[in-house]
Amino acid sequence: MLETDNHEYEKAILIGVITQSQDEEKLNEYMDELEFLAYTAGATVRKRFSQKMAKPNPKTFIGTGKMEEIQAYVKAHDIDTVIFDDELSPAQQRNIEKALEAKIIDRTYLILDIFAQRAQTSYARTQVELAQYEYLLPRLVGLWTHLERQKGGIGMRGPGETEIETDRRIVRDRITLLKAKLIKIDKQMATQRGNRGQLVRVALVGYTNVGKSTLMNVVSKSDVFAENKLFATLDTTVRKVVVGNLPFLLTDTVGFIRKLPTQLVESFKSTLDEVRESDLLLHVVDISHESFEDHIASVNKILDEIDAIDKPTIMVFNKIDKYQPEDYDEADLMVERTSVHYSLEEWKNTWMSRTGDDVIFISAIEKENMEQFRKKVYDKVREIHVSRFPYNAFLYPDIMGEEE
Ligand SMILES: Nc1nc2c(ncn2[C@@H]2O[C@H](COP(=O)(O)OP(=O)(O)OP(=O)(O)O)[C@@H](O)[C@H]2O)c(=O)[nH]1
Ligand SMILES: [Mg+2]
Repeated sequence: MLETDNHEYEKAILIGVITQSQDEEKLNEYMDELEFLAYTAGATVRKRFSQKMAKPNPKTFIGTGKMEEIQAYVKAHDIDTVIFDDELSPAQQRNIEKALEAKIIDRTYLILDIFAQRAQTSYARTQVELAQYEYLLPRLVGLWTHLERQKGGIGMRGPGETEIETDRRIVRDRITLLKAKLIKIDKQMATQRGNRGQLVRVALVGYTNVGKSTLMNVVSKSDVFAENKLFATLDTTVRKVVVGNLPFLLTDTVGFIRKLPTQLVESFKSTLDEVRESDLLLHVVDISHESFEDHIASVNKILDEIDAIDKPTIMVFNKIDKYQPEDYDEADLMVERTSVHYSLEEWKNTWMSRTGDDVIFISAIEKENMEQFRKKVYDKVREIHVSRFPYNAFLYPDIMGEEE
């Protein structure tokens, strides 16, 4: 499914569970996404394992039988990395590592790792480092208890404890330092944002890989990095765009993903300030993705967490060139017609009745419906502008000459 290039990929396997709240179909979707994450991080997935269970085993997450099966596979195929779709407790992680003798990673760690690889600016790097240390802190106990046992246990308790404390203190100091550094950069960024004057601010938001940067490039004729991997964008890019005679600022932002580690949301708060402080959101959706409605829900959840859910929003359904409804045969009485059979027209009607007029269907790549898109954005930006400067500002906009 995914193209691979020449560099060395780690050999990985994926593990997920089927539970009451997560049926096999859901799990498959999550695993597809996890595989994409693994590929983005630099691993190739050799096999997927799943287990049906009511409740995860507190010690090893999966059951004993399944563990043996995986153990055999890992040995036989020389697997480097075992990736769990769910977050593991520090103790589970340690126990599984012992049993499988491979690197054990959960979804959170994987996402953190991708962010670390992709962070370009010192600002993004600081944010990621902070998130990584916060992930590490509660796990330090485990690390040392493990070592303690290796050393023989009895008598080691005192020094062991001291070492944990020393280690924790170092990490805590580092966290304090990074936070202070971020506060300083935040202040600079807030000033920069303040200097942007009266221009209406529009932010592209959405799930990762939906085409935000591609759209940004089309609209602003800029050259923002876009590619078919997750989290291509980590830093926000702001461009001044003129549609009609109306200038506004357009921001490209980091993509969201379900189960986004809370540490990341926390430390990327200031990147997300761009979203929080914007006047209008363009919520970009990849309509060709089978789980696009889940994606919308995940994005809305995060928007809610950062208090940006009530902003004026245009829903931008992208990749219509790639959208394929499932075939529906009216003569087949066994198959019920559901939303997987919807035509684009039906989706348009569905969303318009759900959220009103502010819905648009486009293809950023094929440049389909871009005129309507521009018109929609123009109308909305103008509306915001007029409500803010009811009189001359719009008719005699001195902002026209203003430069970034
Ligand atoms: N078929 C099709 N592909 C598209 C379209 N728009 C973008 N893509 C592709 O989708 C992939 C992701 O595009 P990006 O613009 O990087 O997506 P993004 O939302 O910025 O992703 P992140 O920065 O990772 O959150 C790229 O391979 C694009 O070429 C479209 O309209 N149709
Ligand atoms: Mg992007």
